[in-house]
Amino acid sequence: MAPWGYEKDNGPAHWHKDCPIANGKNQSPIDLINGEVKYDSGLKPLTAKYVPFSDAKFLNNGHSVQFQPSAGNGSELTGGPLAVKYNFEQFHFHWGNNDTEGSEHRVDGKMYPAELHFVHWNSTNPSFKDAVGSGGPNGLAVLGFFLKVGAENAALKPITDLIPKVKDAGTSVTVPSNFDMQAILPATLTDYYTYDGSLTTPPLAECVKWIVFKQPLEVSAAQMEAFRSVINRDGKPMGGNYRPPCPLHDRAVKTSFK
Ligand SMILES: COc1cccc(N2C=Cc3cc(S(N)(=O)=O)sc3S2(=O)=O)c1
Ligand SMILES: [Zn+2]
Repeated sequence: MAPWGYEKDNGPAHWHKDCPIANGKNQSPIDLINGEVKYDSGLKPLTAKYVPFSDAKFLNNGHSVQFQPSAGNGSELTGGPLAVKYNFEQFHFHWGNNDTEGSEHRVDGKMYPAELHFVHWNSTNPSFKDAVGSGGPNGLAVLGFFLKVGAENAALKPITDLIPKVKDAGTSVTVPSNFDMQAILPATLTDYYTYDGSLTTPPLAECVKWIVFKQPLEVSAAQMEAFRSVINRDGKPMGGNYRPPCPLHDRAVKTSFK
């Protein structure tokens, strides 16, 4: 099979051939249907402590654009549905070629124009890769934020300003050390959906505690256009790099809000 992608000949409908777990019972993303979620008063806010990065890269890996600090920078996530501390690994985006599509998760069938994923790994593992392979839904914790078009996002501007420098697949740039990742997050990480799921791209491992925030972040139309200028390995616009929703099967989606 050609390397996986989002085109007709290598997109989500083909992924099961190399990754049979694609047809598993704990796959992501899902459609978050408000009439079927269950409020859990035990779900407290999350706490993300993101410390400045000495050397971090922003890269185009052919299927997304991704911020990746050098290993072990000390940024961590705790609280919410998490029983232990998780270490920050990377963040990346999924987006569409127009404002009616682009997010991976949906809310009552609605897609947002983009979705931002902050990937963290369970610190009881020796490494990130061990966490991915640790089996069960507690290896990774991924924070999902919907993006909608509105005011310019000043916290994301240092990142969206770098996009023209990673237009082509396989390119990367160094991120200025004064980039403040904490500023991207809302002041309080309170209202979210959470469920047990998977990576939304190959290897599709079912190792993820998903935490998807109800409140979208805003980005400007110009910032959305920057994403839409990114090119994939086939030289085509990368937009459309989102997997359609997967069956919920017998999973429960809990919310921290009524
Ligand atoms: C050995 O496992 C490895 C090694 C290196 C990278 C990855 N990954 C692959 C896909 C993938 C998809 C993610 S998403 N869209 O659900 O947030 S996060 C993520 S990853 O864990 O970075 C796995
Ligand atoms: Zn993702």
